[in-house]
Amino acid sequence: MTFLLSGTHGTVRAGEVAHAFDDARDATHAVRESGPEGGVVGAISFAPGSPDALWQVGSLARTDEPLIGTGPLSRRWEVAEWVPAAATHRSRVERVVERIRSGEADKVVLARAVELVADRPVEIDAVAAALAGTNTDHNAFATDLSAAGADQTGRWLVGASPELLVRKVGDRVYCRPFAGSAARQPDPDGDAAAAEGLARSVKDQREHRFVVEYLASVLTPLCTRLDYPRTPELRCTGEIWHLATPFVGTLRDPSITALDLALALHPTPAICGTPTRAAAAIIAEVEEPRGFYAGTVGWCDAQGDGEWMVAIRCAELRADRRTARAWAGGGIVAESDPDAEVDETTAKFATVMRALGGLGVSVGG
Ligand SMILES: C=C(O[C@@H]1C=C(C(=O)O)C=C[C@H]1O)C(=O)O
Repeated sequence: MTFLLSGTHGTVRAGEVAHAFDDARDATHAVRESGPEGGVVGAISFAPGSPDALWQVGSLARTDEPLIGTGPLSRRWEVAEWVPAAATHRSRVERVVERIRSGEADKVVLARAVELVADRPVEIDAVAAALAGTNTDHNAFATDLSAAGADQTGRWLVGASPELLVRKVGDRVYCRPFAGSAARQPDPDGDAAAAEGLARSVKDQREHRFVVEYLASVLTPLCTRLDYPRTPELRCTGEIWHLATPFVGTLRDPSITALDLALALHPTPAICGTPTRAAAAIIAEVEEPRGFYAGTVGWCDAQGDGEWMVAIRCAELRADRRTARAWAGGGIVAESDPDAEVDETTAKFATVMRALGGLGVSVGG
């Protein structure tokens, strides 16, 4: 296996690899040349300068059913290192709030990571099955990062992203950006109150609006018709409530491919910020390199149809299959509270940790 993506629209698995691309721009030309059953699959990194990991494949196996999956892996994971510790993340958020208030940007998404070590190695297929089986939408992806260069040999990006960057079917384009989050609560009343609070939160609505305005500005010139609701809807994973806006458009030029659309849209303010350039510069200055986290993972067939998910709720698994780095982030705006932002990352780590089998220590770090 090189690539697997499962979700509500079914499961896609890639067959035999023909070529590897470490630059997504080169892979755009390969889409049409991959044979009638083939296509391009893989991961596009967060930052424009860092290598991508795309594969031209001779066949794509598609089913309408998501991967049902299994329960969590029976592994115990220990934290080797927080990158950075919660206190450092908190002070980064504090400093970025000040920079936003002084006008440097409107929104910046800040993330942190955790280095994990398992008691025994894991198998990629088993990780994908555990990811798919531990969330209600059966979201899961697993993609081989070896195409990104020698230092990535044997590494995989695995995750369970609930956020669709773009899906293209014929002349239709669909996006469903997320932004604005609240942790789920164990008791039903508390959980309903968390959802209601999120829907009414002025701060989260503002955070969300930056993403909607960005998506609309990229998609409008590409579409003859574009529909999306004025008010975001609530969507949830097992851990988090989100504000989401579903977009449906009719493409002016249906020959544009799903990969072209993913490249046109990435990075959105859901994982980077607003304005894009200013936010990306702040992220590059204050964070450790993200690699493939907050990039995009997906597939595009020879007809140009395909689906790309935002690479969040994910981890990079090393060649030893025992060490991994997981990431979680959140959008920062002028009204953000640093403590709440640290808690939001902690809640987001839980998606991947639950599937991997859980931590031997608390995830809060
Ligand atoms: C950045 C992440 O999530 C993104 C940020 C969100 C937010 O700021 O509310 C919500 C969903 C995602 O678009 C992540 O999960 O790491």
